[in-house]
Amino acid sequence: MNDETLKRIRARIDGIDDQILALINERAAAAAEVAGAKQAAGESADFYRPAREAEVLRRLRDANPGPLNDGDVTRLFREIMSSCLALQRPLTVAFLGPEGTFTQEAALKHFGHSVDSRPMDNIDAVFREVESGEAAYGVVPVENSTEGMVTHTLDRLPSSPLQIVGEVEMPVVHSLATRAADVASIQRVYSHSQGLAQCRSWLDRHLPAVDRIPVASTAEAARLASLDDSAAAIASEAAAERYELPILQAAMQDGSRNATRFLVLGRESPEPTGEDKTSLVIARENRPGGLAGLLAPLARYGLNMTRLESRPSPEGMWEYVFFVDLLGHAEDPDLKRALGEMQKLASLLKVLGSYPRSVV
Ligand SMILES: C=C(O[C@@H]1C=C(C(=O)O)C=C[C@H]1O)C(=O)O
Repeated sequence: MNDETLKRIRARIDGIDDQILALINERAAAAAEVAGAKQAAGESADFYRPAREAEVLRRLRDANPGPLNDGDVTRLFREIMSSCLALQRPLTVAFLGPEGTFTQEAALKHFGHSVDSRPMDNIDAVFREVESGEAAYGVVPVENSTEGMVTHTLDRLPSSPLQIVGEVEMPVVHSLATRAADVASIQRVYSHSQGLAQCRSWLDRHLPAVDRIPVASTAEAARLASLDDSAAAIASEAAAERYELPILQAAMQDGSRNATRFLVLGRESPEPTGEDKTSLVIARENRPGGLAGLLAPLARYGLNMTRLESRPSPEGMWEYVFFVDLLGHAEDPDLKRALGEMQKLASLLKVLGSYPRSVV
C-alpha cells in the first residue's frame, strides 16, 4: 500500500471517529435527560432499568448489518450504556469475590465496566449487601453445566426479600497457573471445589498423586499458588494474570463446553420484555402424584420449563422444595393464570423473580 492511500484511509477513519464521538456524547446527554425526567416524576434515584437495557441490546443485535459480529456489537453497546448510566451515579454491584473471580467477570459482562464492583467474602455476604441497601445489585453463581447447582445460592433465595433481576451465562475456561517449571514439580493444586470438580479427569490423568486443596475461590487459589513454587492453581486466565502466574496448561476443564450461569439480584422486579424467564420455588405435601399435579397447570397453559431442581426442605427430614425456571414473565396472562392455579395446590409457592433472558 502506498503512503498516500494509507493516509487517505486514516483520514477517513479519523472523520468517522469524530462522528462516533459526537454521537455517543449526544446519546449520553439523552440518557441524562431520561434520568432528569424520571427524577422530576418522583421515581427512585436508581435509574437502571434491566428490561429496557435488554430491549436496547436485542434491538441492536437484530439490526446489526455486519461486518462486526453480534457478540461484539452487544458488548460495545453494553459498555456505552454502562458509561451513560455512570454519568448519573455508578451502580454499586456486590459480587462473590475476591477480585479476579469468574463471578466478577460475569458482573462486568452484565453491567459493563463503569460500575463500582465490590468483592464479598461469600455468597451470603452478597445477599446481605443488597438486602441492607449497601449495594444496589448483587451477582452470584447458580449452576454449572458440568457440576450442577450451587447449593448455597439456591438455599438462600427462598428466605430473601430480593428479586432475581437478571441472568448471565458465561463459558468457564480453567487454566493450570503455576510457577513450577513442569507438571512433575507440582506438589499441590488449589482451586474452588467447583474448579477441582470441573477438572477432575485432567487431574486424574496428569496429577493423580497430588493433593487437591479446595479454597474459597479460584482467585484465592491463584494468590496461594503465587506464594509457593511447588503449588498450582486452577483459575481463570484473568486471575493468573493478576498474580503473575505462568499458565502451564490452558483450557484444562473436562467438558469442552463448560459454562456457569449467574444470577443478578436486586430489590425491584423488571417489567416484561417479551423474552423473559421466571424462577419459582414450590413445595407440596408429600403424597402420590403431588409434584406432577403441582406442575400440571404449566403443561395446560403450554409453558416451557427450562429447569427443575430439588433441594432438602428446611421444614422437615426427607422433605423437599423444588426450584423451577420457566420461559415467560409472571405478568404474562398465561403464566399468571398457571401460577394462580398452582398456588391453590402448593404448600409453598414463591416467585423468586421474572427477568429478561440473558443477552450479552
Ligand atoms: C436512559 C434510560 O435509563 C437507563 C439507561 C439506558 C440507556 O443508556 O439506554 C437504558 C436503561 C436505563 O438503565 C432509560 O430508561 O431509557
